[in-house]
Amino acid sequence: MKVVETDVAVIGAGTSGLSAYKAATKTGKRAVLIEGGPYGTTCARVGCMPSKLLIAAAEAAHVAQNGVPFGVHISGKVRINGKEVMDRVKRERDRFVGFVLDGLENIPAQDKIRGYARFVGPNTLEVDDHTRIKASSVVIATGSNAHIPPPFKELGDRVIINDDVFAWDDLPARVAVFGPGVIGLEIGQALARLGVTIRVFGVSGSLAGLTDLKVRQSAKKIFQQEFYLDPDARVLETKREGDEIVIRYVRLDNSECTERFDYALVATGRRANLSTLDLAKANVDVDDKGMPSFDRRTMQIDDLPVFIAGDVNNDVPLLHEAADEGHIAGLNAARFPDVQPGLRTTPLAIVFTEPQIAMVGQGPDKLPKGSFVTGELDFTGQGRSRVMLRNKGLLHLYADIKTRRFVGAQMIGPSAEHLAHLLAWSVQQEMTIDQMLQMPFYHPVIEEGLRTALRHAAAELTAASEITTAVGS
Ligand SMILES: Cc1cc2nc3c(=O)[nH]c(=O)nc-3n(C[C@H](O)[C@H](O)[C@H](O)COP(=O)(O)OP(=O)(O)OC[C@H]3O[C@@H](n4cnc5c(N)ncnc54)[C@H](O)[C@@H]3O)c2cc1C
Ligand SMILES: NC(=O)c1ccc[n+]([C@@H]2O[C@H](COP(=O)([O-])OP(=O)(O)OC[C@H]3O[C@@H](n4cnc5c(N)ncnc54)[C@H](O)[C@@H]3O)[C@@H](O)[C@H]2O)c1
Repeated sequence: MKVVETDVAVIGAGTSGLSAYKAATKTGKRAVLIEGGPYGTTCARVGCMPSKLLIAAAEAAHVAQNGVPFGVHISGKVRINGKEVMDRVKRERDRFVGFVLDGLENIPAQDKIRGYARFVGPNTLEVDDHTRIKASSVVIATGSNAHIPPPFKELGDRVIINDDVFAWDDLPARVAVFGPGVIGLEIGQALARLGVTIRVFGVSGSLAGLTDLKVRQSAKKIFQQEFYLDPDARVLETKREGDEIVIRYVRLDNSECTERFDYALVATGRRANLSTLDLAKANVDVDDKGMPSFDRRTMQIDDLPVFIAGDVNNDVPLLHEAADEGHIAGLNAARFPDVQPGLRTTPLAIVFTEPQIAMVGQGPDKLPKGSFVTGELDFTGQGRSRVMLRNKGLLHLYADIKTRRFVGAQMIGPSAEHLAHLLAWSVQQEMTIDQMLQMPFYHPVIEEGLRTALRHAAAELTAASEITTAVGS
């Protein structure tokens, strides 16, 4: 067996691992990057990029089919060519993957080790059966995989995950989507707009991770106008018949029905890739879910020379967080035991549905009860949104009563990706609602709706402080 000695070993060449490798080698230390699966990262191969490409095609179809209210008519039927749709998705996806592969070319060959790593001792890894690595410290950046709950496994190869969608050569006719989380909603709505019959089934009412119940209700109503969505579904039976999946379920109107689908897309959450790493050999303790405890500012596991970054730590499984965490973990692994906290940015999550959903800072479930007020905007009457016929959705802003600081927001609405950035930057700048209201607002723009919500929050803050003063006197 080949033996390699290094300062830092990074397991996983995804976004987080690449970022960790780069940060570690920049300090002048030696690092190796171990990858067992295909190079190219989850984001570029089967995640962020192909999903957004599919959504872009869906948007084009939607716009083409919805010009009539503007007086824009298309003679004849809008025809969606599934083969061409999937061809562009895969071609463009391959282009993005190509950029990652180009970047890997710049990494010296001796630093890249192919195969699956596992711990065989506190500072020792084995990669498949060919290489033993002795490393002063290790970064675990092994990502996550789609979890398929046991009942679905019995349905065989017609049960699919996101990876399979992006391998299609053509669009199918009917897809049942299990899980109205981020993946289920993004892909589900895109398929619906591309002419695929879809049904989306969820459990316990959860929708896209929204914890503000009024915003969640608004999102549910909006999506239900476009495709079948039951976030609290009663699925009575799922079985395989030939090449079809047969689902018996109770519809929203309480009637029972049986429908046949080409595929069941399971998007019910993801699990960390940790189980094959043999963490005990590295003295890493895990909880009953198999997860180690770590410090999210340093990415260090306990006081060990082991760091954990990206989706694998199950903290905030998003691309920009994976990159930041990898950077922090790589730096700290290189300078171990001199471990220092890195910068963690304000929480920001965007779901690329239409309308988009966004969550910024703290949600109402995380804020102490009675400590905050909510500023609201209903997009129905918002000027610019109405001009564009995109006037659907609800924005909630949360502000701390004592400090008048803006602390978070949840929303579904037009161009929420842009509003969410302004809001995340405002939280990170620790701005008060009053300071935000002193910023310029152009006319006519969607951001004017944000100003309406801010004014509402300011009035609510004043009312809340008057109540506090009255109670106190
Ligand atoms: C459909 C979908 C859409 C998404 N859209 C977005 C989006 O729009 N915006 C956003 O911010 N995020 C999005 N995400 C999430 C984003 O893709 C992830 O947060 C990000 O890719 C995580 O990067 P990572 O480096 O942690 O993991 P990965 O990129 O998965 O890298 C982990 C690597 O480790 C390797 N590996 C695993 N075990 C071992 C081992 N034992 N030895 C060696 N190698 C190993 C794997 O092969 C893999 O290459 C999406 C995800 C999905 C699935
Ligand atoms: N736009 C983005 O940033 C983006 C896009 C896609 C994915 N992602 C990342 O990927 C992660 C994983 O996404 P995901 O959608 O797989 O997970 P998720 O946790 O967002 O959603 C899973 C959903 O499945 C539901 N569910 C669980 N068991 C079920 C069952 N048996 N039947 C029906 N529904 C069930 C849950 O209640 C939840 O609503 C996200 O949390 C996100 O961090 C981000």
